[in-house]
Amino acid sequence: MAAIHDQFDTILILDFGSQYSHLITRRCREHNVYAELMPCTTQLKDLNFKPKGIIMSGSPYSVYDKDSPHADPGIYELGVPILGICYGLQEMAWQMKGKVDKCDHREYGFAQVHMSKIGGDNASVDALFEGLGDEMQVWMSHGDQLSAPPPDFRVIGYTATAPYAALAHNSKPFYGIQFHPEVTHSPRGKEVIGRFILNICGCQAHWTMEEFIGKEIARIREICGPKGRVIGAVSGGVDSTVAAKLMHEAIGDRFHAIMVDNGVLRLNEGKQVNEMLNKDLGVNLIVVDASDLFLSRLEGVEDPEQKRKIIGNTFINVFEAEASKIEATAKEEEKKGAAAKGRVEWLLQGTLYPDVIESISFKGPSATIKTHHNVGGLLKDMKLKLIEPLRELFKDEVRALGRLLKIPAPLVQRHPFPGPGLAIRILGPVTREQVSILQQADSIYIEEIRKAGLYDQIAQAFAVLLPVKAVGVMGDSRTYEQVIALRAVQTEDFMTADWYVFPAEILRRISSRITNEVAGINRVTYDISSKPPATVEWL
Ligand SMILES: Nc1ncnc2c1ncn2[C@@H]1O[C@H](COP(=O)(O)OP(=O)(O)OP(=O)(O)O)[C@@H](O)[C@H]1O
Ligand SMILES: O=c1[nH]c(=O)c2[nH+]cn([C@@H]3O[C@H](COP(=O)(O)O)[C@@H](O)[C@H]3O)c2[nH]1
Ligand SMILES: NC(=O)CC[C@H](N)C(=O)O
Ligand SMILES: [Mg+2]
Repeated sequence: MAAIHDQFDTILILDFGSQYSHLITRRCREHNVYAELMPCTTQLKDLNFKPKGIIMSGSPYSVYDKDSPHADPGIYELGVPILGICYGLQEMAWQMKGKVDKCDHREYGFAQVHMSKIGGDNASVDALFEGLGDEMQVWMSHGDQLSAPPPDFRVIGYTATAPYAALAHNSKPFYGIQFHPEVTHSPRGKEVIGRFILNICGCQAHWTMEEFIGKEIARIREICGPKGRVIGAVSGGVDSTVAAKLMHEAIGDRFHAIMVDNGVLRLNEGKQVNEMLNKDLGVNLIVVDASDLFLSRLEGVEDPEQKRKIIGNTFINVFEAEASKIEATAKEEEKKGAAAKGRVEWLLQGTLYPDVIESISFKGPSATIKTHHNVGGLLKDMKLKLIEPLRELFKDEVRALGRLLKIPAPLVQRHPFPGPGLAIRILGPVTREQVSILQQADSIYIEEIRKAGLYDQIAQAFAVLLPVKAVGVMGDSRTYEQVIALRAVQTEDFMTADWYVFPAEILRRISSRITNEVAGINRVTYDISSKPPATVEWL
């Protein structure tokens, strides 16, 4: 079976734990070159492909510390170009007998790199900086630096405080830079990465979603064989819809999509998703109404983690039952003389690259802030094998893929909606009444955002129902009712987020519609917390 590395030139990024490691991957992909992040402790013997080039990331460690991470020295014998960034440079220098020490002045922020010209003023700058002029602004974040370069390296860039800000080997394609080209604060950094992967490594810029679709469809067909069937949980969210459409293109009706109505979906969501997938996209979708089961298990539960756990587990139960039903129906049909159908062998998951990145850290998992409900839990009990066509993609790549698969724009641009749904937006116990109040308020909020043409400027917007009551006055009478909080955020990757600044007029209209139209609400507030210290969802 053709692996992704056989189909696309691949840059291997060794992650030494920098908070910017994934950005290096992104910058490569923006040049249409496939790049993959792996832990810095990856041993060459365990690598099942040969990269066209290697980039070593930054790191919170210092190379000279006793327990600092180091790359397999075999990489220097692979015969491919290597670029070290910050710690990556220090690591390369350290492994090749240069000297790295704590610097007198740690450098954090902007710096000006001067590109050295070897052989006088008329000589050209190094290939890594070709066409970038004599100097450029970059962003630095380091407390160590080289005090002596390793033998056989020349200086190709320096700053006022770092005499060895950029190095190149005299005869091999090894490079190191002290600054961070992957962050947007280095305005020409993306070009530096481009010089390395395109000119120095000679990668072909083939990584486009157009290329990916054809290759991935062929790969799915090969994996599933002529008869194998696949089931998949589909929510109407971007990831699962794109994955479902791709499966449908690959194997048609042998793919069965299942949407679970867990009783905490948004207003009319089950109906809408059903129509969209069945009618608009031609995908074979079953909507299973399990709302009674979910709501009965959630009864009286206030604890956020408890809610997530109950919903995650119940998803699994419902899903397993549906998988058996599909098999049983096929058996019945066969008894009546229908052609034998293949087994349901595969489970489709909409895993994205950020989920994969989070789980590859060599430092072990970070603190659990909240347990995102996880369909991956299915694995333990089910004999189904996993199929994850989006595993290598970032969200914006998934959206581009969706557009190419002719999934309607409003669906591709849809804000994410968490699996545990409104249960984590109702701050107290979940009841049908509370769900109904929140559904109405949320629907008005989103409708007004769309009317104002702001939906696509906001990464995620939703309403939250608070378990407190406040006093109000309506029609000269006293009211004592619940409070709705509105949330809207802008973010690149949902790891950090900022609250969205609405025009006051829009907030006024939303507030007035919610208090007028939703019985049980007499007050609306707007959440002005960023992440961190808050999170996007309230629970
Ligand atoms: N109501 C549901 N019915 C069936 N599967 C669901 C449901 N809600 C979530 N899932 C499954 O859980 C997975 C993870 O949910 P998640 O919200 O992260 O992704 P998504 O809904 O596909 O996309 P988005 O992030 O845009 O909402 C989905 O891809 C889907 O497989
Ligand atoms: O599928 C999901 N299952 C979950 O349990 C879950 N919890 C949070 N989210 C979504 O993740 C993003 C970041 O949210 P937080 O800042 O609240 O962690 C936001 O987009 C949230 O909506 C979830 N998605
Ligand atoms: N950003 C980095 O890679 C920093 C590397 C090393 N920890 C230093 O302080 O110099
Ligand atoms: Mg979702």
